[in-house]
This record gives sequence, structure tokens and C-alpha cells, in this order.
Amino acid sequence: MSLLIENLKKSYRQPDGTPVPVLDIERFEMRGGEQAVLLGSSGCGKTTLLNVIAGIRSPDSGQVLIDNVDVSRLSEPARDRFRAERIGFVFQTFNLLPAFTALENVLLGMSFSGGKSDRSRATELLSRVGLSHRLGNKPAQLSVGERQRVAVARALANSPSLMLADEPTANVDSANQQNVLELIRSACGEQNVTLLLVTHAPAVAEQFDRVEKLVDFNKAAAPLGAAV
Ligand SMILES: Nc1ncnc2c1ncn2[C@@H]1O[C@H](COP(=O)(O)OP(=O)(O)OP(=O)(O)O)[C@@H](O)[C@H]1O
Repeated sequence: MSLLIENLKKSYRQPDGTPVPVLDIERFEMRGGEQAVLLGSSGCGKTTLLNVIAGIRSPDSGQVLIDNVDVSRLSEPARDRFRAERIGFVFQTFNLLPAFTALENVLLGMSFSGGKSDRSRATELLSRVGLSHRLGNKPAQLSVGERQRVAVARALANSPSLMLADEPTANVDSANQQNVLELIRSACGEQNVTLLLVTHAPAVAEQFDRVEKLVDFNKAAAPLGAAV
């Protein structure tokens, strides 16, 4: 799935109403199946960019074209459907449903996207992230790193065309960091999924051929960074 961002602007409002520009991106492009890492200091807008690409937040202006579809111009239900069917998202905060087990969270990821709940695929994904012994645990009964691995399995469950991963290895130990990373990269590689992955970890970044620093292509980042 190709991704093309053009003339994208996004700002937030401070409590006093003053706008704070966070994103000002003239052009950013990814080819279908490409895998890139996105680096940037804390607060420079990485999560905001992933949210805008996924249609979770709307840009103030500009376009995000995913396979030539401008997500921000879709109606809300169409945008939700597009996201559920085509985009896998590993959130920094995991967003697991607390009342459901690890296995059910992955199965729900499949059913939201309109796909069939495939128990054996869900179980296989969870065992690939090293959680075959935790299928029946609810998020509160899992460690933070285990929750993150469930979130990775869920994001892969609907066979997305674009995978957005926000620090998916931040809370796992180094052995599991490599497992999680390899799972994401190999699953994306096998299915030609375009992958944009945010990380602060040099050991993760150095494994990617394409490494993008948000500050290099985001005109809003420089003055903000300079003010810190
Ligand atoms: N809902 C919001 N309202 C106002 N400001 C916000 C909001 N969300 C984020 N911000 C601000 O926008 C900037 C970018 O935030 P964002 O979460 O995109 O950064 P980030 O690069 O992902 O940071 P980190 O690496 O710490 O996760 C930050 O300065 C943040 O304080």
C-alpha cells in the first residue's frame, strides 16, 4: 500500500487557545511494501503523524493519500471501516480491551475488520510473540511488555496493508524486543505490508534500510525543538 503525504499541517491548541503547530510536512512518501523507521525527540510529533495517517486525527490542511484514497475526506463510518480493514496500529498505550483475554483481544481485532474470527491464526500470532501460555489472561493479568506483545499480535490479525507501530518495543526486554521486531518485520515482509515504525532505540533503528528523522522533513519541528 503506497502512502503519500502532501502539504500536511496540524496544530493543537494550548489551554489559552493559542495554536501550536506540530506538523508542517510538504511531502513524505512510502512505496508499497517499504519498511521505514521514524525517529524524533519526545514531543516532536511522531504519534500525531501516525494518528493523522490512520485517520484517527484530522489534519488542518493537506492530504494523506493511502493508495490514492484521501482518508481525511472519507465520512467517519467509511474512515473507520478503511482503518479497520487496511491499517494495523500498535499504539503506545496498547488500547487493549480490559474485559477480554489476550486471545479474545486478538480475535476482536479480526472481527472489527469484518474478517472471520480465526482462532488458530490468533493463537499462532500469540505464540509467535511468546504468549501461548497467556492466552486466557486479561490485560490486567499481563505484564506491560506482554500487553505490548498482545497489541502487536492484534495489529497483525487483520492482515493490514499498512502497519503503523508507535514504539512497539519500548516496554519489552532486549530478547523480546528482537522477537517483536522480527515478528512485525517478517509478517509485513511476507504480505508486502508497508511499515512505518516509531522508535527511540538505536538497536531497532539500525536494522532498517530507511531511517527518517521527523525533524528533517517537518518544518514545524525546528522552532519547537529550538524553544526547548
Ligand atoms: N491533544 C493534544 N492537545 C494539545 N497538545 C497536544 C495534544 N497531543 C499532543 N500534543 C502536543 O503535541 C506535541 C507532539 O506530541 P506527540 O505525542 O505527537 O509527540 P511524540 O513525538 O510522539 O512524543 P513521544 O516520543 O514523547 O511519544 C507535543 O508537544 C504534545 O505536548
